[in-house]
Amino acid sequence: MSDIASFRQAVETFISARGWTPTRFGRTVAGDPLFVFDLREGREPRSDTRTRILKAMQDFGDGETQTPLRVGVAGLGNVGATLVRILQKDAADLTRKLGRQLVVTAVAARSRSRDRGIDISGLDWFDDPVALAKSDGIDLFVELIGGEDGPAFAAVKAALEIGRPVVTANKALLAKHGVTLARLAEESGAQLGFEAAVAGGIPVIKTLREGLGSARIAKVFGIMNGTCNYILTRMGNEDISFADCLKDAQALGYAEADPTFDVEGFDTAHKLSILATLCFGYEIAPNEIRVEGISRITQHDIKVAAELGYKIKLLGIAQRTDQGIEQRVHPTFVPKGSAIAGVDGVMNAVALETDHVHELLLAGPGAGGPPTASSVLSDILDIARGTRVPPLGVPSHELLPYKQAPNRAHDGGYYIRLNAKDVPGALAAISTRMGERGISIDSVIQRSDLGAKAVAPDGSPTRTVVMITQQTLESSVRESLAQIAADGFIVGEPQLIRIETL
Ligand SMILES: NC(=O)c1ccc[n+]([C@@H]2O[C@H](COP(=O)([O-])OP(=O)(O)OC[C@H]3O[C@@H](n4cnc5c(N)ncnc54)[C@H](O)[C@@H]3O)[C@@H](O)[C@H]2O)c1
Ligand SMILES: N[C@@H](CCO)C(=O)O
Repeated sequence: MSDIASFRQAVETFISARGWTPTRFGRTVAGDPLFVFDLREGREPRSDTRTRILKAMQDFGDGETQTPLRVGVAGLGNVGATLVRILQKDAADLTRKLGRQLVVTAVAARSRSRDRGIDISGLDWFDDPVALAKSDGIDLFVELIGGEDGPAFAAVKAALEIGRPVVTANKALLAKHGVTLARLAEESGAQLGFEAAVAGGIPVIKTLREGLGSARIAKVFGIMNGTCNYILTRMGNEDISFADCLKDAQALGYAEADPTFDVEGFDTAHKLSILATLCFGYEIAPNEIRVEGISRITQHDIKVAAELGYKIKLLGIAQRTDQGIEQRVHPTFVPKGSAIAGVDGVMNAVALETDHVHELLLAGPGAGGPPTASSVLSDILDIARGTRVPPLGVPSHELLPYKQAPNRAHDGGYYIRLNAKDVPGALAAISTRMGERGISIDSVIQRSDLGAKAVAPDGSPTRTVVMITQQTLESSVRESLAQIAADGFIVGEPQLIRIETL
């Protein structure tokens, strides 16, 4: 019997053994997407598709008990070790939910002997994650190594190329290679899940791809980095330095291997670029984002913000405009009473503005082993159930070439903190320069407890001055500050933070 004839016979036997009804010849209503194809003459699936279908039928077993789904995990750090622990601990519950066992059968990590609080003694060991990704001993590959290139990219690519489903939590990888990987997955028929890559435990990817699959989204914004939100919250509540907060965030497993990605805003930019693609259907463009992090925020900024009725949050904002997509990441003064201001600690929040649902706010833990592993697991469950969606919400060939909108001038209030020379007339001169650019000052705070005093090059003492402007253009503020610096009335770089009403 020819290849195709024996394939056709195997599928027909499989279908009729289950009492499924073909809607027309060769097409079933089994509900299993693998069987939604046409077997008419001349429409036969390619041989690699046939191989995958035969394998899926084999896995399906007798319809009552399926063969286990064998999971290979690369990277046993904070998230990877937590995932293995949950998969081992909750095995019975997961099997009941799925009707199929999920078993970790193989791992790739750097050190075999390191104590991670999990038992990996019975698992296949791989030094090389690419070899694990391609191994015949697994059905699904989970990448939890991190990094935009290197072994993470090589292993994910290798798995997708052979049609093996992949789950990853790696936003840096997706921001850089997401379109390539989605295309590879679509070509080979493999699923690619990355729920954990954005906002930790919040199911925002699933919400955008499925729940809001038909919605037209105008704007997405939010707090997308747990480490930064944790640092800003603790600095606001306690007398603790930026460096100590960061150390604690690292110890709690929130921060990236290189925490610069967190505190300088790049991690938020990676996540924002992924969300923007899912929201607006353009190719991923992490390099088109204006990014400013929180490393220059002082405890004094946070305290003054509180006195004035604000909190400081690192926001990622992307919106559709007539000229393309605008994306930015920066610290922002948000009113204390706003929903986003109530999102504290490691919590994240993603706000969506849509056509029919209008406004939606998703909030939850944005980092840490258990919430992140929970999102990884939800992707694994989807794959085990055969759920199929284009990784980026629309087929990758339908993505529009990215079109960058010019950053619109923010037309709102500003917080300005500067070290002004403590000499007669300095403040008046500063106000005059601002007035020349049409900037109205709402309030001025000069207090001795606001920041370390610097000494001007000419030996004059300085004092910290905080100004809140009324609605104005950022360009006007920047021009006047440059002029004030040139006049010699300030020392060092002024701090400038947008105030958004949201
Ligand atoms: N920690 C979080 O809260 C969180 C949340 C969401 C997403 N993520 C993402 O999940 C991924 C993992 O994060 P993490 O916090 O577990 O990081 P981690 O640094 O704790 O773990 C990564 C592990 O990969 C291992 N590794 C490095 N090179 C390897 C190689 N060639 N082969 C096998 N293993 C290798 C490292 O030794 C380390 O143990 C990253 O992409 C991260 O951005 C993390
Ligand atoms: N370092 C990231 C992990 C979650 O993506 C954060 O702090 O949000």
